[in-house]
Amino acid sequence: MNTLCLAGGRVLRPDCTVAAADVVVDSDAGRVRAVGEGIAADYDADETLDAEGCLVTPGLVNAHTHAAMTLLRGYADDKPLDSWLREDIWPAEAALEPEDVRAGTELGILEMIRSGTTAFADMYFEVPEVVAAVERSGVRARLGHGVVTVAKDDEDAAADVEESLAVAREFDGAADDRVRTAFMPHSLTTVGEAFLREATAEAREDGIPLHFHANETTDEVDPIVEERDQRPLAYADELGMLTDEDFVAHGVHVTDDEIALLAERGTGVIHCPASNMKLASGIAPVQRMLDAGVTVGVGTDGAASNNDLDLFDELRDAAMLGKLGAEDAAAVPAEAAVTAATAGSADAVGLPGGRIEEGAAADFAVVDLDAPHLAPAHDEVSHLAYAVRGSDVRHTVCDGQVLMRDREVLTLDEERVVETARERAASLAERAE
Ligand SMILES: N[C@@H](CCSC[C@H]1O[C@@H](n2cnc3c(=O)[nH]cnc32)[C@H](O)[C@@H]1O)C(=O)O
Ligand SMILES: [Zn+2]
Repeated sequence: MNTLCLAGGRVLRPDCTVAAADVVVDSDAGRVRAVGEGIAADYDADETLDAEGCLVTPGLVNAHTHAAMTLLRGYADDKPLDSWLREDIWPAEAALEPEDVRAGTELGILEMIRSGTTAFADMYFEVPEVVAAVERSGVRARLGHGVVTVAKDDEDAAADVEESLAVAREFDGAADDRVRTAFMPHSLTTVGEAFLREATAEAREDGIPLHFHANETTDEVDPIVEERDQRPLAYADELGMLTDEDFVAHGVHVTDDEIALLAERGTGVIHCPASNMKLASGIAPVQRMLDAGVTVGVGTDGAASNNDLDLFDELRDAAMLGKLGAEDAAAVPAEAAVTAATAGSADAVGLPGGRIEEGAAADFAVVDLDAPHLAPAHDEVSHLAYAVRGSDVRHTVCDGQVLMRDREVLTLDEERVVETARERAASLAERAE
């Protein structure tokens, strides 16, 4: 058995307390063997990560993103969702080639590893390329092909649906089980009813979960209510799209009845505060969802609407915006934001991780507290929510493997990844003109 030890740090435990402890990992199994003060000496570790002066946290889980959209970072800003997608993003994405998705996803994963994210849920195109990037880089992910059927003829629409189901079947369990999949209809307004109904039934037969955008803007909610005299999530429920395996991105404009429905069905909601602010989509009622027992995760959404993939930034935004929305400074407190970005996200998307305890997945971010903006440290959970930045992460571990040691990423050639992404982004912008 190969043993990895994270030695000499302070560790965030699942109950949100912090205590001095070493973490001993079975790196072959990718599991935590033991957590305890001074236990490193009891194990003859093959590899040790110095965590002195650091806070060891579960690897963060970015529960909703479009990783390859790093190529479109800063490509189109300052517009609402509908015109941003239709006028800028979709035309650019129409020119995407598989190599672009590979390059953009690698850049996104590099950014995530550097900022302590060890798992993500992704909706995009060219899924085999995304799988390859996840496999090579060592992170975990729930992946899928986003389906849009509006403005397509029936044949193209059916092919898009079929591709999403096919890649979900083919790649589930890939990369040593670090890759899981889902069927990913883009949203309730961009995919037609018959397609949603039939494809959801097919996905269920194979035990494939669903991941889709829901209740993001009023522009998206109002037409559904007008046409069907039904709230979007009631409509989704009627189509069989809400189970405890499924998760929806955003959930900004949700009524109390819809929140109760999400809680009853066990469907996760992925809060994307920066994207919601930037596209002026609205403020999700995060505290109300938590109070109702909804599993809430945190996501950055794509880099074109954020504009980075730093989940520490995002969890601070979640805490801040949650208070503003509730008009209550006690809403979405530090513990709730930190839990949402770790255990909440992992549970919502159905990936292991999010907790440091015996037997848990060995996914960690080791945060260096030796920085002016982190002094003093009265309360480390407060720091995680309000003061830590992605660039404070010193080591990143996923599935028992060290992905970044002393700020050096070991699984990806950083310079090459950045350079390739720059080149592909420049040629994509030209092709999209
Ligand atoms: N096969 C589909 C692609 C869907 S991938 C998922 C899509 O979600 C888009 N997207 C990114 N951020 C958001 C958001 O906040 N709301 C809705 N869609 C988004 C993204 O640009 C991408 O086009 C097609 O033929 O168009
Ligand atoms: Zn999205």
